[in-house]
Amino acid sequence: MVENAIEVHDLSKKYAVATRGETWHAIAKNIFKPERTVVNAVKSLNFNIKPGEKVGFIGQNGAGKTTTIKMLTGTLFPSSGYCRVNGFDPTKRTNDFKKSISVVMGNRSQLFPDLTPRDYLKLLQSMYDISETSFQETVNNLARILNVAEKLDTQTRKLSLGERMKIEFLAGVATRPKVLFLDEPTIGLDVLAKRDIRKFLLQFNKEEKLTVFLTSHDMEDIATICDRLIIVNHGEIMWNGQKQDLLDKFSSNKYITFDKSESFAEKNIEGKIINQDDLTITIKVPNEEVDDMIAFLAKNKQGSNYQINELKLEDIILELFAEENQKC
Ligand SMILES: Nc1ncnc2c1ncn2[C@@H]1O[C@H](COP(=O)(O)OP(=O)(O)OP(=O)(O)O)[C@@H](O)[C@H]1O
Repeated sequence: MVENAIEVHDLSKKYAVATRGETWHAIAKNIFKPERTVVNAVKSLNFNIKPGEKVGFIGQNGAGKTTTIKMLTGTLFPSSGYCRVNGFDPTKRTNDFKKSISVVMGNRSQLFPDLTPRDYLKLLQSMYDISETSFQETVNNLARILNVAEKLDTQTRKLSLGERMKIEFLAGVATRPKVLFLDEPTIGLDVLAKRDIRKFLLQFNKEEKLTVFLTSHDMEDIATICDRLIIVNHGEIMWNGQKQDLLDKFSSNKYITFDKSESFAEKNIEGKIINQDDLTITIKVPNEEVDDMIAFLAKNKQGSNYQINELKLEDIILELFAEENQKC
């Protein structure tokens, strides 16, 4: 077995984007001599991921997540640096490399709409050269866990979004990849479908030591599935470590949310405000000051309906991004 399921060394990607002139003269000039600007989508990333790790790759829109996944799966060449996945160079796209990974993208289906899932899975079985009995057994088992056993013979175009995504997952793992790349896999799914998929992933990771590399804007996905987080901002790594370490780092504070009264005055809680609208406000307070703060606010008739909450992963990540954006 390889030491690292994924190795990334100084990986960078630049896109050259044609600029469109503002004036007719500039547009005409561009036809003959196009001007290009460079987008530094991924800037010198470095990280290793061990077999069996479940890693959340997080970032705001445009942070470089999909670009990184495309380089790791061999659909995009790096501008500089290199990566290895299961010991393979993804740019070579060898059959052994392709058999060792699976990719599930929430916004792009890999199924054929006119085929039934069972027919599509048969195709995969022959392409991957897997014995029919063991493959059928795996498929039936996975379909049962995902609650889609009765959908295997329905034409794919007639499936709901949630059913289709479950089949994408099933197809993704039935070929027994070593690394599963997931790009926004639960986008648009209802809570029950999300729950089934998360449970399924955790079970499969445990039984098969599957490495999971997940990008998602849904922090519940990240919180339930991943042990480790790599957070990127503008193509650079902002945090790389265990999820629990990040939670611990912020565990010395709590959020107090309350309805603002008419006499509410912001100067009483300056520097503590996390967000507010016309009616409610959330402030962040060290654990040991929570009781005193509520007593102070109540005594000075600043609000009502006080609620105390632990910081969730989503809150922490929002705060990290807010801090980073302030620096820019
Ligand atoms: N084919 C392309 N040509 C030019 N620029 C691109 C191309 N693909 C992506 N970009 C740019 O590269 C940057 C990173 O894009 P990428 O899609 O990797 O981000 P992302 O983190 O996946 O974003 P999102 O969360 O919105 O999907 C963005 O500024 C984007 O506009």
